[in-house]
Amino acid sequence: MKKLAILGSTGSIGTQTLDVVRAHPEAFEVEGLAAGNNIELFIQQVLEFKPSKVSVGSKESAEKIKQQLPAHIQVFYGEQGLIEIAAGTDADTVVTAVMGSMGLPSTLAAIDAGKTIGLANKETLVTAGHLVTARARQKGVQLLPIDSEHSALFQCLNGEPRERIHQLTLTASGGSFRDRTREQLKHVTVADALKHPNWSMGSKITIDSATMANKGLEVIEAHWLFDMPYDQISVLLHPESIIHSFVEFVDTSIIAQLGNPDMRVPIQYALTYPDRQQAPSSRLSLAQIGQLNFREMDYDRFPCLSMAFEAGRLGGTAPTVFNAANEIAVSRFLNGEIPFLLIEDIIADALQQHEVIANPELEVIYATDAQTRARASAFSVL
Ligand SMILES: NC(=O)C1=CN([C@@H]2O[C@H](COP(=O)(O)OP(=O)(O)OC[C@H]3O[C@@H](n4cnc5c(N)ncnc54)[C@H](OP(=O)(O)O)[C@@H]3O)[C@@H](O)[C@H]2O)C=CC1
Ligand SMILES: CC(=O)[C@@H](O)[C@H](O)COP(=O)(O)O
Ligand SMILES: [Mn+2]
Repeated sequence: MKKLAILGSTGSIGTQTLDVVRAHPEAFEVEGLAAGNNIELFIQQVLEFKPSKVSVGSKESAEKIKQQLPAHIQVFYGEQGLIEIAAGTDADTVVTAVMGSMGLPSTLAAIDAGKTIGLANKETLVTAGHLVTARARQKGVQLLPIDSEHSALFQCLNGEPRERIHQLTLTASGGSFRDRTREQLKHVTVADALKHPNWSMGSKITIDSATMANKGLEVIEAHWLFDMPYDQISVLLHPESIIHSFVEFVDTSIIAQLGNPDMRVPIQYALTYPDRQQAPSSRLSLAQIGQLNFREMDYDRFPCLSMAFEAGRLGGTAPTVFNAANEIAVSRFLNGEIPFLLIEDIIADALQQHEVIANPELEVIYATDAQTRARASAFSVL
């Protein structure tokens, strides 16, 4: 029986993780759950999965749910609550499915407590990849990818040593605005941006897919997860999201991982690794799909991807800045404060003004994150 803690259980990844648990009641036990503000769904989850500890976003929400839960369930809240669920239960595996670099302290706490990490929260690895991976190595903790492309690469690599690898290629759907010109992008709405062609996901990552910042974050995520230099990581536009990513080896062989776009498959693989089990998902029929398409990536059309490569190559605090500026810009777009194309301007401005600090300690990461957020929040075209 595997014991789990899930950070962000009410979100897209969190609810699909619980679908996987439901499909295998004999294999998993839920020890801890953490969410933000969706109290109604959270209470249902707690009553169904019976964790011993839970956490919510605020003190008020904690008081509210205490009244509706059995007294033996311990209720926490806020950042400390998230850390308690990450590190203070009997779970052996922690699924990190909160959104954004706010997941960094709890991810580090889980690693320090020796938990295996099912890593969905890519922003933590972008913000502080050198610290997260170094601590995981030190503690002998595995970082098992949940992100579909990285799960694919992990499966294709299958433990092959670096010297046999020529290139990792991440596939990109192109997001909601794949076929629009930059001129057309000037007037797109939030509702349009939230219509991803293939995946149903949380709103922040759906906007990231539309700007291609998601693929940028994923390039940096791949750099840290697989210890690969940036010139051996590439991106290919693949509108169908059936090939989730592939590895080209030095002998020219390419191994790819395919499947319907269904996050329950990579989530389950991270939870059962190295085993494989029947998944609660439909089988892929290539005959039905008929054809798969590919296009060269257009870096002028998607400048967020170029900026992510640049930030990754610069290293140090540059990816922290890329991520923090993007988080604020996306949140401002979702709130209707700024037009879509200003997202990339906010990131460009943050990167341009930043003096990169090499090999930053955790406190420097937190300070850079906070400074960048302040600048990105104040950015205006007027
Ligand atoms: N969705 C997907 O298919 C994929 C997602 N990812 C990554 O996984 C992560 C999660 O994405 P996704 O599931 O789409 O995001 P969602 O927005 O759907 O979910 C975010 C979760 O975090 C919770 N949360 C928010 N604030 C807090 C807080 N202060 N304390 C505790 N929990 C909080 C939310 O709770 P509540 O709703 O209750 O407020 C919710 O459960 C992101 O890093 C994303 O990039 C990676 C690959 C695919
Ligand atoms: C499901 C998943 O892993 C997302 O990160 C997805 O990859 C988004 O798709 P695109 O960024 O390719 O549009
Ligand atoms: Mn992905």
